Amino acid sequence: MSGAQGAEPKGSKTATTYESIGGGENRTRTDLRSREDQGCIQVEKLQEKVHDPAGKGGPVFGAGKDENKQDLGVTEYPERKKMILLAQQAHPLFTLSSTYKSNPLSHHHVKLHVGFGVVITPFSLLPIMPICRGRPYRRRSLSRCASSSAAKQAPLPPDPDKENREVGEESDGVVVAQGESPDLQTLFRRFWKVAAPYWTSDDKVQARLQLAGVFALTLATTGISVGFNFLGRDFFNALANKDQEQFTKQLLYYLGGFAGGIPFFVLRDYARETLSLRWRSWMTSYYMDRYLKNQTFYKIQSQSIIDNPDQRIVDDLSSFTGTSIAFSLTLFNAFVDLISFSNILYGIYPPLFVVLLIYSIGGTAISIFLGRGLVNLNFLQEKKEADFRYGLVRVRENAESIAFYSGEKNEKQLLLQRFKSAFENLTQLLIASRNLDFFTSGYRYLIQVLPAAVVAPMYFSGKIEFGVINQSLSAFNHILGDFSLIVYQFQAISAFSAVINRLAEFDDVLDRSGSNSLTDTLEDIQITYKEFRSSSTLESNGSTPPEKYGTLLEIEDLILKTPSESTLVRELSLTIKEKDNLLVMGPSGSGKTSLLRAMAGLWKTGTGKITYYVKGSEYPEQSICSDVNTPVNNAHNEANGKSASRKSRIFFLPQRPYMVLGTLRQQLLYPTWADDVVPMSDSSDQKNALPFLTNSPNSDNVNEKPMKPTTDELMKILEAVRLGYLLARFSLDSTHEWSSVLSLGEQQRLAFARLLLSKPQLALLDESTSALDEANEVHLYQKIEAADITYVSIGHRSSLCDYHNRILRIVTFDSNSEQLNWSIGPTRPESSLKFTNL
Ligand SMILES: Nc1ncnc2c1ncn2[C@@H]1O[C@H](COP(=O)(O)OP(=O)(O)OP(=O)(O)O)[C@@H](O)[C@H]1O
Repeated sequence: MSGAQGAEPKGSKTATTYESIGGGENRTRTDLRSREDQGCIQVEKLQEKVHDPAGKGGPVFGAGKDENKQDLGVTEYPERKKMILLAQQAHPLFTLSSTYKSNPLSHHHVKLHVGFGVVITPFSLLPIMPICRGRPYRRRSLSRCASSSAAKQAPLPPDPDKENREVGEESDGVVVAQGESPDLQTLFRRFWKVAAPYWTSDDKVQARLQLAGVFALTLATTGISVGFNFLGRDFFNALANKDQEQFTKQLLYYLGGFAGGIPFFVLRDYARETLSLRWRSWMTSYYMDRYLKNQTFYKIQSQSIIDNPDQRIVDDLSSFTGTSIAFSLTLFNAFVDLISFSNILYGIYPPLFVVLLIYSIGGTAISIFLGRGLVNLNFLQEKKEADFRYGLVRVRENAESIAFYSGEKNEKQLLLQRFKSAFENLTQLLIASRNLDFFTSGYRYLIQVLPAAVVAPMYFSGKIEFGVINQSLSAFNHILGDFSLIVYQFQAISAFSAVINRLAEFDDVLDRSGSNSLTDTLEDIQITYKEFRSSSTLESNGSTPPEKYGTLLEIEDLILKTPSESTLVRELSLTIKEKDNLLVMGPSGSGKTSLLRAMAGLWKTGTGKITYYVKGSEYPEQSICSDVNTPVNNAHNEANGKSASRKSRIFFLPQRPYMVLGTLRQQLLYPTWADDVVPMSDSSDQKNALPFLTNSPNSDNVNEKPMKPTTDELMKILEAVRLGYLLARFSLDSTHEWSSVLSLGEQQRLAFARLLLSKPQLALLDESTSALDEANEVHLYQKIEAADITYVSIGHRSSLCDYHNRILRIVTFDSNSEQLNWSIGPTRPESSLKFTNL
């Protein structure tokens, strides 16, 4: 996986960072795009210098992260400081964090390009300015801009239309430049894009009904509040007049009011929470569906397109749905309150109303000014917390390796560094909140005496009764609360804006993956599934004798490239027939696994055609790419189901066996019968289960996968792969952390058990016996051969030649050589001279 790549520039890791900033192959287009912004270009030029001070194009400035997301370290250059200065001029974001100031390029330089800034003017909340390449704006394709490595990996095809597009236009749902500052409108547009799908989904009737119920309850609670306002007036009047009879009556009314009114408040909150939970459940299912479709999760991870998608699905969705409903109700409440209590207040004393207006408008302006940095700080906080948590998860997942390396010290340092980054940001957040709180607390406390101070002269002159002072206080508080929404909720609004941006960003990526445009490559490797034809039909034209076996796989003129467009294999053509077991060999880093990735459809970069001939009459000719291109809808699901069923006839065993969370039985049944074994809910009550949280039965391939194995068969298969002894230690239904409990060799044997159970027609094995002794290796190959499974293996051991009849040798690609970098021939030693190309 990690070997040096011939065509790759030296120090490619650092080059990745460089490309991600400078634009790499995109530079020409990017510069054209940004020519108007000289500041940005200067920043880029400086970045170039910083990264390659010697101008040699070699490994240079170490800022950034390697493939393990570790910081590569920082080298000090004067240009760096100059660059930061320019960046600061370009955008206020860069002045916000002391992390940036102390070490801005060490691990956050990418944020200079993709971070979200905020411009808040006293009159408008103009949050969220995505900045790209050190200047305000430009949230282009997220795969190009938001990703550090994606920018390098996803070269842009020339797109003159896009170049000429007017600033402010929208493209592919991605927000394009909005002139100087994306404002409240942009935030609303993003909010709407994220929020809308649920309210038009299959669940819309329930959702709208529940929403109407929540609003009705809110209206009722406002009515009850108005009632209490009048009750309070009469109650205090009776008290002031020492009218005991009236007082007792009012007290009883009050108590009656509490008894009747309080349930409305409780029910309103319950209904609101229930609705937001339902909405969250739908969105979780919707986002997970798209995240796990078209291998989007793989693209996001392997190309570092966005940070922490898991956190966006868990935390951001929860906070988005909860806060959206709470804010809508607050706004609605404020509006109704405003109408109800304005009347009362105006009726008591009109100047009091004017005082209130001046007070609230002034307060709003000051709080917006004081809290202007909060949106961005909240955005960063979310990310930093998620990074820290992810670091801890990695320690848990790689516990053994870290323990072997005795890498605790290192890990602690890395984790502390991440925590420190979150801590520093949180410190700033606290300072900003504290400053805001100084003001808002004063603002809150002053209103306790302000209305009384205004109306007191009227009371002293006997124009109003004592109860009216209380009433005006209550009405003033209500209306001021409505007018002061921004003052009171500023911190929540800023946190919410950050959540909207994170989700909108994620949503764009998922949409782009759905339309297969995450990697904007012009050329694609086409994978097609065709119906398998037996050799007699295939070859019976009379001129040639029919061959015994039919074709299973055909690769034509395959030029395979990495996502960063380095060529790995040139013009590979080969055919695999039944019983034609192919061994792929070659030096480390030459592209063997990548060939399998292309065959699995994970990598599409390059050109050429890969055709699978799948047994079974129900396969119409169809390209897998057309499936992927179909938008997310039912037709798409159907198409996906079909392609999934075709794929189920081809089985990939990756280099590292993957152990699912669950029982030993689930390990064995994965992935062929995964939906049959994963319980959907811990609760036995399925009646109340939300429809979008239950897996719809996968009817598409139900007839095409083998019958689900019985417990007996599972036990036999364990014996067959020489894992029978596990049953003495674990029952089939015991749950463990299998990747820790089983040795690597045992996990590889378990992977073979899965393969034998699902009986595919073709198996692609990527060094899947590398951890096994030779005796076990022979045994497993004999088993799959006996099961009539044709296989293509990648491996380094020469002993593997014994179980394969042909060998494909790949050598590291050399761009200076005209020769093909592969050869194919029989594995038998006496025929080795017959290799076609070496
Ligand atoms: N996501 C990626 N983006 C860019 N280049 C990549 C990516 N993944 C792998 N490569 C590069 O592609 C080349 C081929 O990798 P591949 O994993 O196919 O090698 P391999 O022949 O299987 O090596 P090994 O025998 O060590 O497993 C390597 O140089 C690797 O660094």
